[in-house]
Amino acid sequence: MAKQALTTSKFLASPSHLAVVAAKYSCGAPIGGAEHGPDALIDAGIFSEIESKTKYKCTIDHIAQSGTFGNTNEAHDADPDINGMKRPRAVSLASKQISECVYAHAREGKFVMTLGGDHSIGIGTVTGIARAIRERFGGSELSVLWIDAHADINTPETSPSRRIHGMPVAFASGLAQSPTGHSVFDWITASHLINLKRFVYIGLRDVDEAEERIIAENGIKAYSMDDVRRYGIVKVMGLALEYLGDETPIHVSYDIDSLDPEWAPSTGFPVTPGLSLEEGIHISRRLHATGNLVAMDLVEVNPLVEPGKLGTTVKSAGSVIQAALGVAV
Ligand SMILES: NC(=[NH2+])NCCC[C@H](N)C(=O)O
Repeated sequence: MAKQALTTSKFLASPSHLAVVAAKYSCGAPIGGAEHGPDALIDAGIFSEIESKTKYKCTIDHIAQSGTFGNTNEAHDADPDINGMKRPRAVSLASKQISECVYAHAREGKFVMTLGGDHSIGIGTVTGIARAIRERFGGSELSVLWIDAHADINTPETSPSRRIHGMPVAFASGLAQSPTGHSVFDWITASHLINLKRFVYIGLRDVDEAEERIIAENGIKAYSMDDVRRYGIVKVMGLALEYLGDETPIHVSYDIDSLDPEWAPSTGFPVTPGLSLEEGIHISRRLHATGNLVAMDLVEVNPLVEPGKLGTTVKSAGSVIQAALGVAV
């Protein structure tokens, strides 16, 4: 059978090279399990299927924490709270490792697909891709689409849970900074930051009060689940892409909990009612069709939650991943 051709990519120098990064971390979340998400996706054969159906060549980097700060969420003597933040050193180190790994691939113009992990890994992915895009395109900024039930834009001061998986957008945009007197997150520099004017949310339905305020104060474009029901996903995607414009590299950070729990039950923080699988796939297809997509995260698959329904969750994740790469699903 002839291999499926790929859509022309405007911003990738090596568009058939798919750099998969297995980010096996859960230290940003209050429960463990998401560190096993990447292996569940890889073992299900998603990437071998992509290689057999298309011209993509995949490489896989496995990265996980070891040593002092560990990857489990039990209280950890070496990693006491800072400004109330839980596991600050572990998450800072994890996101720095991820940032450097995705940067190295994106610098060479490859498509980077990072598998989480809890959503705190987004600090690493978005900063690494933003830095590579600035370097490759004379200071140009990255656009980010954040597909999620949650806004993940709490700062250490506003977070009700104090967990960093609820803060990645704040750290990647500079709204949250390295706490004075501590070295955590001090590796994030201006070259890593994203511009919240080039950022769109889709699927929101569980947003904290302080997050509502942050979104309004910063004029962030956000399409909630109510908006998706009111206008339809086709219209919402049209508006989101029109807002970002045609000539911009796009990173999509896709939390599997954006989908309704019917389609993605194995995740730590499911919220009904969410996107149907068809809507989730539509988002991916539209992004692929722009030719502007340079990176994707697929996070928060947790094999320890509803293990009997892990197959459904992994299948949904595989579909949104493949659709974003232009593979027929
Ligand atoms: N990546 C996630 N599942 N985030 C959930 C965040 C929940 C809540 N907003 C918090 O800050 O803790």
